[in-house]
Amino acid sequence: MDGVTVVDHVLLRRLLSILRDKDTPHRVFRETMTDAALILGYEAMRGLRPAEVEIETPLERTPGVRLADEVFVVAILRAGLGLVDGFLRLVPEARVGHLGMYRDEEALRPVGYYENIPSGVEDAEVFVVDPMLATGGSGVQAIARLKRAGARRIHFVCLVAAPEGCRALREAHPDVHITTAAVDRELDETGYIRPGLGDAGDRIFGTDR
Ligand SMILES: O=P(O)(O)OC[C@H]1O[C@H](OP(=O)(O)OP(=O)(O)O)[C@H](O)[C@@H]1O
Ligand SMILES: O=c1cc[nH]c(=O)[nH]1
Ligand SMILES: [Mg+2]
Repeated sequence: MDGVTVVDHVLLRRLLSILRDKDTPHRVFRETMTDAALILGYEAMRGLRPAEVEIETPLERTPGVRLADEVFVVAILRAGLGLVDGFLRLVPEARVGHLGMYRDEEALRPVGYYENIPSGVEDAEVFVVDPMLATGGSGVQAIARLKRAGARRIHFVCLVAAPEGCRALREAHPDVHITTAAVDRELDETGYIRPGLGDAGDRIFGTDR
């Protein structure tokens, strides 16, 4: 689909298989999510602009690069927190924003409950992270909130997407590229992605007992 990158790498497919496995305990799930975020972040940040700098090796001066733009990572709570550490390993100086949002279980509509977006978002490269893109409601609303706050260069990164969610997000925000490890078969009648990996937030935080 236009505007959607499905990252094709055997190491990411291996990690996703661990995450899909219902017997993976939450400690391993959390660590594996961080490893997957490293690969997703590596791909999603490919287009960041370099700024040329001169550096000095122990032997001579040579051209080098730094990042031209500030990077913001914005986690959709709770499950988005599972991807933050991986992104911060790639760009340790990134600023981190939080958007609290849960899906109303009946209507499957997102309900916002918290917002903390660091200032300077207008000029930043903003990576919205949430492992699951199901109906797309949460992602669409999160991006709208960021745009209201002034963000202009926004990327959406998830682990598993439903075709419906990709379509909804691209329709509402055609300027936002989606990077994901997989686009799964479908959404079921309760709004879960099939085959999916279950409720990502519950599995990261061990609240699925
Ligand atoms: O595309 P959508 O249909 O909006 O569904 C996706 C959302 O659902 C999950 O969050 P959830 O509501 O379970 O909150 P949690 O992260 O606190 O568990 C997930 O982490 C996304 O934010
Ligand atoms: O399959 C799904 C759908 C929404 N949220 C999840 O955590 N999992
Ligand atoms: Mg959840």
